[in-house]
Amino acid sequence: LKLNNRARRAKRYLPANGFRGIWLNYSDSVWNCFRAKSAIRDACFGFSGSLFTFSLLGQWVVLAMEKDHVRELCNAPEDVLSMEAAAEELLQLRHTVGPLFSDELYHIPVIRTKLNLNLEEIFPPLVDEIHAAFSDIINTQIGEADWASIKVLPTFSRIICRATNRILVGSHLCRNEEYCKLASGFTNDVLSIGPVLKFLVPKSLRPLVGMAYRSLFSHQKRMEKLLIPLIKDRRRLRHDPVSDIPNDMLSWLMEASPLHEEYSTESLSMRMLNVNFVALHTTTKTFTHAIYCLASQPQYISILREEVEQQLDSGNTTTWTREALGRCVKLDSFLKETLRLHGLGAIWMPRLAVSDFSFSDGTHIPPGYFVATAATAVHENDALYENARDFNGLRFSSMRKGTLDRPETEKDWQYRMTSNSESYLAFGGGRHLCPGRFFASMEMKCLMAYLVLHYDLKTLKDGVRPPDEWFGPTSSPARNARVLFHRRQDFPSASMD
Ligand code: HEM
Repeated sequence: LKLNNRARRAKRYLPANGFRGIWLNYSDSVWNCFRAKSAIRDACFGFSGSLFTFSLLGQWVVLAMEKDHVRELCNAPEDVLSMEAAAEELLQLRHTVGPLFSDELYHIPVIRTKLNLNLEEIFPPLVDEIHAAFSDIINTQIGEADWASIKVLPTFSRIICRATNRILVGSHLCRNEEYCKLASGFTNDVLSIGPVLKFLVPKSLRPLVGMAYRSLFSHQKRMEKLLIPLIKDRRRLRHDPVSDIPNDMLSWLMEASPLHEEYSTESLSMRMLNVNFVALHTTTKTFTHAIYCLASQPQYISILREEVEQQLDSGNTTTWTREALGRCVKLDSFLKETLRLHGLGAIWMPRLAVSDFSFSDGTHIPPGYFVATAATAVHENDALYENARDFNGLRFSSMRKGTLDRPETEKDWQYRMTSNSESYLAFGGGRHLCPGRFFASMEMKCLMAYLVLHYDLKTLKDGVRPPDEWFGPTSSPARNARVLFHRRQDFPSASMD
């Protein structure tokens, strides 16, 4: 009945995709889970870009794809269209991780300021860790084989966890197996239990089930135990004027505490879980997609390799610089195109209306409604991109042509991976625009540069890309797919490891 009432309310305001009537509507909302991407795209074009309601497992979402609607959604104040309330409702974080997870958000300004201001300084340790991780994780799998078949997602999940955490907690902990399992497993645990709690457990029982879940997995306690020695050491160093405090996320988080106060170890460990939560699965999924694109279209390997060889010393990663990597515009373009066609899902930037909101065309959104962008429909819109559904790894670098001598021009910024607009939503937009995108872009470009210099790749069936997997409106690169890796024998440092 609740669903039918909502359907009626939605119908009154906006066009709705699918059937009317309670049972047909419910079956439609279940059916939409199995074909969310195409159903949303069809609806977007069917309603000619106007706002419409879409139902998914009994949940009504108002979807936007037209530029003005997307901009207004992005810029709506948090106390009207709330990202935090939407995340809380969809993932049930208060129950699964505890209130501290979402209540204290001081890691966001730390990412915006400290991480972004230190990109130059953290570049050498990042490259160093990528080099070590490839050697430990990829080369050991290849061994003496000519071509070795490697499961991409779990392998790069380990590499990216290590590389990212080198910058979060330093070289000792980022190589600790227990720490890495916790940091990368945490996101999967939270993302899989949230919807179970939301859809299968009655509201009154959620606190109880959440408590049982928390004590079973005890993510925060385990993180705290691993971080305590480091935190104690950093506290000691803070009071020692002659010693160097490591330049990493843990130190920045500790420095962010108010004057004369210190965040508790519980608070710091929760922040570290949160940073891993936002950083790891997004980068891992994107990079795995990029590998599938590269291995299935190997013509790009030589194009990217040639560019990287021109800009970076292929034999010695210690000479690499962030500035030289920035000149690899084809690399940037290839990754940006990957994000355009293989993002995190069909519906992005969900917001929960916590008070009345009106779009400038007069469409009224009452409290309790979810509003989001139909991101894949935007990214696959032929009106915005030529042959929008085709992968063109050099799409954006060719748009940057002519601006490379004057890299600060607006045109040059516009086509970089880290730029955003109403037609490119990979990193969100407005007040919640991803603050970690500069780091993510730098990390993925380093990984890709290292990869094309040291290895050849191909898919098991020539030219066939492992298909994306869809779970309702969210997507993932094929989780069990393998790609063939070959170490380039003519390349000295690949065989030296
Ligand atoms: C390829 C990698 C990444 C992708 C595709 C990505 C995507 C996004 C998107 C779409 C949002 C906006 C969500 C919304 O508006 O609802 C977001 C927010 C955020 N991202 Fe990323 N992200 C990536 C990597 C990272 C990394 C590496 C970090 C941290 C180092 C990070 C930190 C954050 C944070 C803290 C927010 C929330 C910002 C806020 O609420 O103001 N992200 N990200």
